[in-house]
Amino acid sequence: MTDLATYFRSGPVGTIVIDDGKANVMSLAMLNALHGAFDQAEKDKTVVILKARGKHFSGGFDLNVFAKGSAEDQYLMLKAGAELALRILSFPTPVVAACQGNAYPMGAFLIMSGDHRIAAEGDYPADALERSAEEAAQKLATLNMAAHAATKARARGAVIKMIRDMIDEDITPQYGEDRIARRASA
Ligand SMILES: C/C=C/C(=O)SCCNC(=O)CCNC(=O)[C@H](O)C(C)(C)COP(=O)(O)OP(=O)(O)OC[C@H]1O[C@@H](n2cnc3c(N)ncnc32)[C@H](O)[C@@H]1OP(=O)(O)O
Repeated sequence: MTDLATYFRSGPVGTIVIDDGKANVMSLAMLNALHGAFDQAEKDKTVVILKARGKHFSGGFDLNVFAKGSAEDQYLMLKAGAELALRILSFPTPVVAACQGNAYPMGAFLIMSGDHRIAAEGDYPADALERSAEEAAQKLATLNMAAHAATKARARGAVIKMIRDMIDEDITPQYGEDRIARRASA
């Protein structure tokens, strides 16, 4: 896990903070750091709060990779992003997303994949957003986690399968090759 995404635990709640010091771009390094943070939360069996530092929740996928990256770079970034959304959708414990600013597509997908979302914009005080997220996480921590995981798997089964199939069939190395070919002919 790197500093791009940090994880800390307080009792039954694990908090993951996204922070690249700028617009919190979903680069491969960031996505890998987030996967690492979720690995730790899964080991700890914590209810997760996913939040970000700075004025933007996330600027989405790294546009530099789309503009200048290799086929392999594009493929790996897309795959890591889709795998992370899928992981949050099927995470065994509840995930609370606290969004303090703009969330561009890949960032928005992470927020939408959670179980409970809190958003704030403008002058809404950051500590109030954090308090709401903490309160929600503490309440969710009282759930029977096995029942929660089973209910979630049942309720989201179709969409989880759809995303799994999309990753396995469409987000392949060929995806990157096709994008590079399109870029060359544009
Ligand atoms: C299926 C999923 C698809 C996707 O996720 S595609 C990604 C789509 N995302 C976007 O179109 C967002 C593009 N970015 C922006 O519109 C703006 O930026 C923001 C609103 C996010 C932030 O604006 P501001 O507060 O004025 O800051 P700033 O100076 O524009 O950005 C700070 C630094 O962050 C870099 N950055 C922002 N977003 C991205 C990105 N998505 N990929 C790569 N870099 C990004 C900038 O370039 C800059 O960098 P430097 O300080 O070095 O000049």
